[in-house]
Amino acid sequence: MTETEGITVRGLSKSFAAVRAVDNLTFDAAPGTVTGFLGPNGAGKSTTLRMILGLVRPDCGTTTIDGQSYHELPIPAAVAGAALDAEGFHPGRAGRTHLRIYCHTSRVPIQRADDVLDMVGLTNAAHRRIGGYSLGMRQRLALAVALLGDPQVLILDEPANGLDPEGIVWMRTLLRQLADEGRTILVSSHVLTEMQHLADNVVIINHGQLLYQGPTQQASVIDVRTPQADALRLTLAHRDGVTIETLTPDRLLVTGLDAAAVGRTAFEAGIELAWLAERTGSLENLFFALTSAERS
Ligand SMILES: Nc1ncnc2c1ncn2[C@@H]1O[C@H](COP(=O)(O)OP(=O)(O)OP(=O)(O)O)[C@@H](O)[C@H]1O
Repeated sequence: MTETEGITVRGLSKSFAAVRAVDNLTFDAAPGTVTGFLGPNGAGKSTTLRMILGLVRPDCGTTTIDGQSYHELPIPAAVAGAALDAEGFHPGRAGRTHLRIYCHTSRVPIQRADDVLDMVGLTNAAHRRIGGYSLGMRQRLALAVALLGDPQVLILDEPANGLDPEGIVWMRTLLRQLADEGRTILVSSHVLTEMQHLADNVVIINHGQLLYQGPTQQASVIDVRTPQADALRLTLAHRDGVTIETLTPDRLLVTGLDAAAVGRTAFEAGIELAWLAERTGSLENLFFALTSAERS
C-alpha cells in the first residue's frame, strides 16, 4: 500500500430527468479515517458513490481518489475497492470461484482470494454456492471483492445491512483496523447508532445537498430564531465549513460554528436574535434536526 490522498468531491451534481439526485455537493474523506456518509432514503448517497467510482457520469463537478479521477487510475482495484450491493453474484458459483475470477480481471495474484476470504470470515463457506449464502454472508463476500487489490481507499454502500449484531461488531473492528493502517474508508449507512461508534467524521446529505461535514463526536447544530434570517444567512454563508438550513422564514439551523460564534457574528453585524440553542449529543439528534427541515 502506498500513500493516498483520500477522496475529494467538488461541486458534484447529477439529475435524472426532473430529479436532482445530487446538488452541488462538496466534501472530503481523509486517509486514516472512517467517514460515515448519511442521509435519508433517496438523499443521493448511492448516486454520489457511483459517481466517485466512475459508474455514473456527473452533470458537473469532479471527484478524485488519490488525486485522480477513477478512470485515470492505472490499476483501479489496487487503489479503490468498492462494495455497492450484496446482489448480482452468480448463485451457482462458489464464493472462492467468484473471487478467483475477480483476481483475474483485477490483475491480482490468485492466492489473494483465500487471503480475503479469511479476512471476511468466509473460509469455511469458500466452497459453498453463493445461492445458499445469507445476506450477511453476501455482504462479507462483497467486502472481500473490495479488499482484493489491497486498496488504500474503500467505498462501501450500506455494508452492515443484513449482518447480525456479532457481524456488525466484526465489521466495525475490521474497518477501524483498515483505517488505522492509513486507508480511507467512506461508508454509507442508515444505522446512525452504528455510525456514532464507527465513524470519525460524518457527511450528512439530504436532497443531494450537504447538510453537515465534521467530526462525529463533536457533532452539534445551532438552532437560531431571528427576524433577520436572510441577513444572518448572508453573514454566515461565506465562512468555511459552515452550512445553513432554513427551517422557517425566521429560523435557521447552523452547523460548523458553536453557539458563541453565531451569537457574536450576529451581534457584530447588528442582527437581532430572538432565540439561540445548541443541540449537541447523539448523531441521531443532529441527523434528525438537519433532515427534518422540510417537516417543520
Ligand atoms: N438511474 C436512475 N434513474 C432515475 N432516477 C434515479 C436513478 N438513480 C437514482 N435516482 C433517483 O435519485 C435520487 C437519489 O437516489 P440515491 O439512490 O442516490 O439515494 P440514496 O441516498 O442512496 O437512497 P437509499 O438510502 O434509499 O438507497 C432518488 O430520487 C432516486 O429515485
